[in-house]
This record gives sequence, C-alpha cells and structure tokens, in this order.
Amino acid sequence: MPDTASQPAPVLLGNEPGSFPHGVLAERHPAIIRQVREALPYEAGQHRALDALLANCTEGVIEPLPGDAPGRDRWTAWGMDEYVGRSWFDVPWLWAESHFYRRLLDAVGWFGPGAWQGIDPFRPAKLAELDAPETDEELAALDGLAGLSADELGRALLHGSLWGNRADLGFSLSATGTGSGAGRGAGAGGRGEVPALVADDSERLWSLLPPSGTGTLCLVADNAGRELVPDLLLVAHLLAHGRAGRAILHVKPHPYYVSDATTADVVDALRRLTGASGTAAEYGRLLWSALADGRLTVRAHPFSCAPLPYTDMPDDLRAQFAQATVTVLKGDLNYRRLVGDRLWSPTTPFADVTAYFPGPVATLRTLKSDVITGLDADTETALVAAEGQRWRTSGTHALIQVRS
Ligand SMILES: O=P(O)(O)OC[C@H]1O[C@](O)(CO)[C@@H](O)[C@@H]1O
Repeated sequence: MPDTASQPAPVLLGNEPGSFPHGVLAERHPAIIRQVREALPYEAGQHRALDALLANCTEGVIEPLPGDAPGRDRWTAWGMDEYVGRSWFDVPWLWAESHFYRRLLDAVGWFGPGAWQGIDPFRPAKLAELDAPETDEELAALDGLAGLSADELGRALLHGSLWGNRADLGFSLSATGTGSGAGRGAGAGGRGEVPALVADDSERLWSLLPPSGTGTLCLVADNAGRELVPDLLLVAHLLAHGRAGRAILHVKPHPYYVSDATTADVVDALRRLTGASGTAAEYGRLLWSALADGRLTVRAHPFSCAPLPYTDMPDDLRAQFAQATVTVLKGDLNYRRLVGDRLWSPTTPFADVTAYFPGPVATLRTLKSDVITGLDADTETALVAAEGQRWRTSGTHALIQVRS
C-alpha cells in the first residue's frame, strides 16, 4: 500500500547503526571537522571549539545555543528546545545534520565578533573546485555546442545543471558511488542495466517555460563551484532565449552542507565565467548585466538554512515561490526538504507528496540519500535487481521531477 501525503511515511532518523543517516552523523561529520582543520590555519581557540563539537555531535546531546547566539530565536522557532538534551542520533536526521553546520560555524567564529567573522570554512575546497582544470574543460566544451539549436542547447544545459549536482564536496568525502554521473548507473558488477536518469519530467519543465519571454524562474541553488556554474549557464540561456523573462536565484545566507552556495560563491562563479572565453564569457556578461537591470535577482532567505521541511516554510517565502512560473529546487538536500525527509514508498506519486508546494515545482537531483518518490514500479524493480538499495545513495543516479 503506497504511502499517501495524508498518511505520511516515517521521518528519517540517524539512530540505526549501519544506516546511511547514521553514517553521516557518526562518520561524515567527524570527517568534515578534519577537513576544515586541514584546510584553514585556525587558532588554538577554534581547535578547542572543534574538539568540543566533535565530542558533542558524536557522543553528546544537543545543547541550547548560547543566549547571545545570532539567530537563536529562529532556532527556538525551528524546534531547538524540543531536542535539547537528546542524542543527535535520536532526533530527525534532517534536523541533526543541519544543526551540525550551525554549530560548526560557531566553532570557527563565522558569526563573530572577531577576526574570523565571515571566513567560510569551506572556501578553500570551493575555490579548488572552481579553479580546477575540469572547470576549464567544461567551459570550453560549451563552444563545441555552437552548432546546436537553442532547444538542443537548452536541453544540454539542463543536463549540465542536473549532473552538476554530482559535484558535491561533502558527498565526495565518503561517497561509495564513483561512476560517472552522466553515464549509466553502475549496476551490480557494473552491468549498468538501469538508466542513470530514474525519472525524467524534463518535457513538462520545458512546457512551463515556453519561449514567451514572460516567465519568472525561481532557482533554489545547491552547491557552489561546478554545480553553480552550470546552474548559471542554464539561467543565462533561459534569459537569452526568452524561456524566462526574469530569474530569482536563491542561495544560502551562510556556508552550509560543505559546498552549498552563498552570494560570495555567486560572485566567484560569475567572475570565473566572465574571465573565461567564448560562450561561457558571453553568458557571464549577460548575467552580470541581468543583475544590474533586474532580470536576475539573488536572494538569501534564512529558511534556506533551516533544519526543516519546506512544509514549514514561512509565509514570505511561500509567497515568493507562488509568484514564480516554476520553482526549480536543486540537489539532494532540497529534495529531502521538499518531500519531508520521509521514507516514502518509491512509487508514492511525487505530485501527491508535493501538492502543498505553492506554484509549480521541479527538482534536479542526484540521489545521495535514501528518500525517493515518483518512480514507476518497473524502474524500482530494475534498480533493486541491479544494485540492491545502493542506487539511493551512490550518487550515480539522478532525476528530473515536476509537479505543474
Ligand atoms: O549537495 P546536495 O546535493 O544537496 O547533497 C547533500 C546531501 O549530501 C549528504 O550530506 C550526504 O549524502 C546528504 O545527507 C545530503 O542530503
């Protein structure tokens, strides 16, 4: 009996040893603490705070944010008091995982006051990725698409944005999936019986963005670097070819989930584009001027770093999404928040689970965690036969799902 939105599936917890959520809390977060220590020349006080966070998030209980902590009222509204005193493994996984990043920023002095205020602990990794030779290759490859029609180029850029989600630095820390994202899913023994794209509503997405030049695209970005660059190229293309009259780009108000994009990352990506050549530079200049003339707007809403599903979004954000022709949510974390981070039966209709969302919504996501909806039964059967349950978290499969 498939779950229904009125009889929701259970919320994911991190309390089952051997489960993916447990591994993220018990292994991924310590690895992220090691990563930031190695990447930045932190001072003794920051190392002590990171030591304390490591002990607390793996063996301790959730503690209240200090009385003067920035955004404390928001975290109280987001359920902090309910979870104080409980193990990180015994509260909703989404809440625990998200709260870790808030605590990490405290430990490294992001919120200040002091000399380390605003220093992104993930910036070295983000810049290394943005400056990588692979990024040069991807930008240069754009010029090789010059012979495509506008529609064909649009489809190529949509897939570039989709598979750009594979480039998630936090995920790579302990990803088991190593296959190429854009290829076929790595079946058991590499037989590759199942498509890498397990759901594809792209034609419905294109029907929502006809070349009328009047639509408003709201793109809720995910990772910086080699995901944000393809996202920006897609936005530029849609603006250039009248598939959108204007675009709103949502980024995070502070560093989050290792590689999530902030406004500083948008600046870095746009400078990377305008510093390139050919089509990439043309699109970079188009976006630069679109920001100046209002066709493109960047927003950083506090709820984008909330430990909650989108069902709990505040009214002002709900109104913004309602005004968009379509809201495109990028990545795995946004997908989890969209479907409530619940372990739905894979064939539970995506439209049912997302019926609450204001306005048409689309997701471009590589699968990096257990939640999934909207698969047809044959696809699920083939995935399980080829890969057991690995297809859910290996990052080698992706989906484009739309509720219009
Ligand atoms: O950057 P993305 O695509 O949102 O992926 C983030 C995902 O990575 C993980 O941290 C590990 O897979 C998930 O818990 C989280 O949903």
